[in-house]
Amino acid sequence: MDPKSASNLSFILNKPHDVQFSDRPVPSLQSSHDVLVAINYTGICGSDVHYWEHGAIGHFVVKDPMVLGHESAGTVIQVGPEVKTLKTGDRVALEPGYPCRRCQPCLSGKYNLCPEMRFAATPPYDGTLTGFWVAPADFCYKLPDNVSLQEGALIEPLAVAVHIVRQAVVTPGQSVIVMGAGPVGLLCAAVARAFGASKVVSVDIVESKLAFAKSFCSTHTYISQRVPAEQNAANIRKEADLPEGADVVIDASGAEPSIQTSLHAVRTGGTYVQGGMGKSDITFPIMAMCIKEVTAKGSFRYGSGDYKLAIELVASGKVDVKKLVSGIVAFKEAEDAFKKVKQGEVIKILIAGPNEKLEQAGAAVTAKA
Ligand SMILES: NC(=O)c1ccc[n+]([C@@H]2O[C@H](COP(=O)([O-])OP(=O)(O)OC[C@H]3O[C@@H](n4cnc5c(N)ncnc54)[C@H](O)[C@@H]3O)[C@@H](O)[C@H]2O)c1
Ligand SMILES: OC[C@H](O)C(O)[C@@H](O)CO
Repeated sequence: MDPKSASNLSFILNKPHDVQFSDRPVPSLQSSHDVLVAINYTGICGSDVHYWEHGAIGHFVVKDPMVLGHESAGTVIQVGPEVKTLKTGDRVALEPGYPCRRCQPCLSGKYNLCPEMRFAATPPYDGTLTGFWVAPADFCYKLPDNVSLQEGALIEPLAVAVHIVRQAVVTPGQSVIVMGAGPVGLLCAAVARAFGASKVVSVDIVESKLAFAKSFCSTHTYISQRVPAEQNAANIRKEADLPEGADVVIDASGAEPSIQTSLHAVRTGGTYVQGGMGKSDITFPIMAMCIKEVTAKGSFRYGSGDYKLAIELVASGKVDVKKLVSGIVAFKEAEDAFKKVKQGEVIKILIAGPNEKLEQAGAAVTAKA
């Protein structure tokens, strides 16, 4: 494909609920280590929907029009002169955040914590719902032949889950409770199974999500009740036959009642990981954490090795991300796709790139939320 003659249609958020399609100039390589990628598929993340609805997440505020999207896979169409790892035609999963590589977190190996991070579709940086994307070659991961470009677009949320489960240090034989059965919670449950957890309990407030979790990977499910957190946790422990509590509890909901329940559901000496990002401040059961000597950790995006492992989990068949895809739509249907995610009708919807010839556009919704 010749990028000079191709359209670089982009899906742009002007302000809440005000989007437009606009043909932007095809970007040029910024460094000799960059590649130009034609975007094939992009998944919609809850954060994209949040910007579309509210124009802000915390202190990240959309002030100027911003291209949405950051869960993408594409095809390399141009490589910089110093790129040694990729060639034209390679299919890649895009890691969408570019750190400075010079600060203390970067140099200590925790580049996801770089204060200068330029993350796609996080203001002021544009996202990947566009025709062409320029990225450093080392943040583009070549897909093995048996991993499709659609699966490639699911590597980003899978890498989020890999990072969370690594933070939890899940080991074979352990019990893991995952609060929330949206895409991130489902993928955490699947990664925990792949890491050898023998019992994985998914908890949600929506019955259909738990039915899907059971068919996807979870050994047990529990529908969270509107009761005090301690009672809710006692019920989960009873239902899942975990009288002492779980070795690991992961919150992938961001919901205050779920976080409170988690601290009562984890065993003495167990580990709790905060993956969900909801309200900034909540009431937290700090006494339960203290007297049980719970190891509590946060988890933010992904870092060294997470994309690589996510791709290996898909390539080896250990995590079947295809099952999460509810449908694939043409680029021009992007706004409709956002509405479907907002209405909770789908688990993961993919938007084809603007230059993608799509037989499956408007494909029937298969995975229902
Ligand atoms: N840490 C990170 O780097 C990172 C990256 C991506 C997403 N996230 C966050 O992870 C969370 C999950 O993402 P997602 O895309 O799966 O979102 P989602 O909204 O699809 O899933 C959240 C799930 O939590 C469930 N839920 C709500 N209240 C609950 C409760 N009281 N108990 C149990 N379950 C409850 C919802 O029904 C839903 O199924 C979000 O908060 C998102 O912002 C964090
Ligand atoms: O998967 C990555 C997340 O969606 C982002 O961190 C987002 O929440 C804020 O930029």
